[in-house]
Amino acid sequence: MERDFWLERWQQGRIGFHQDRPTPLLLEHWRSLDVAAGSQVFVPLCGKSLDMAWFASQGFRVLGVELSREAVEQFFAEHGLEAEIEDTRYGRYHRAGGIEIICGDAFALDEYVLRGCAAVFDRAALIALPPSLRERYAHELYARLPANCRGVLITLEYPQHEKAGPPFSVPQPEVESLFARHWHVQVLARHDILAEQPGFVAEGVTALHTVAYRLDRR
Ligand SMILES: C[S@@+](CC[C@H](N)C(=O)[O-])C[C@H]1O[C@@H](n2cnc3c(N)ncnc32)[C@H](O)[C@@H]1O
Repeated sequence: MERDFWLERWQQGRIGFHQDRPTPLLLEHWRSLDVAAGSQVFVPLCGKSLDMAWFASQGFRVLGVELSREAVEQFFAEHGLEAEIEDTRYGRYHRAGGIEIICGDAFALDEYVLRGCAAVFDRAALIALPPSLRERYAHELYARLPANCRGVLITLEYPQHEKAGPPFSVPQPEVESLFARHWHVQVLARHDILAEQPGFVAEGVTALHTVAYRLDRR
């Protein structure tokens, strides 16, 4: 069900979540994590996010995972990159210019394929998932990231009864309970963004915040 929902959105070009620039909170906070240049950054549920191109431009390697073939192909085409392709047990691997994207299901990734990830960046990924999948995502996928991994997680918070997700509201207590077992969680920033999101206002949402967290693997 979930899978078909996303594949259809990409097929129909309904990708309002896609940003035409790197995420401002990423640019603001990444440096504070002190991730060594050359490290590999995991970008789960990556779409064709320009954050991946930004990481590459800063000297990081990227490992993305994305269900939609359209998204992956558009990413490489829009950056003028010709990807080497290999079929693996995780899905179809695309590699070019320091960026690797697996076209497959994030939940099928294991410790082995994630072993080189020193960092993780999560924007519109956790909050794209309904509650039951969020539990699996944090307790299974994030738990497979290696020791010393650190990252930035960006969420939205709004009264969930005012609008159906995705994106879902994932309040701070939920983030803390999802990640506490394997990660140290620290709020980096919280901003009121209702005025910048007329689409939410039009749907009747009365309060909207974005929150950036720093995550450190325990
Ligand atoms: C809201 S979009 C965000 C994309 C990207 N993070 C961004 O900031 O533009 C969520 C993405 O997750 C992908 N997705 C959903 N479930 C997935 C799964 N189980 N494995 C891999 N990708 C998935 C969808 O196809 C979609 O592109």
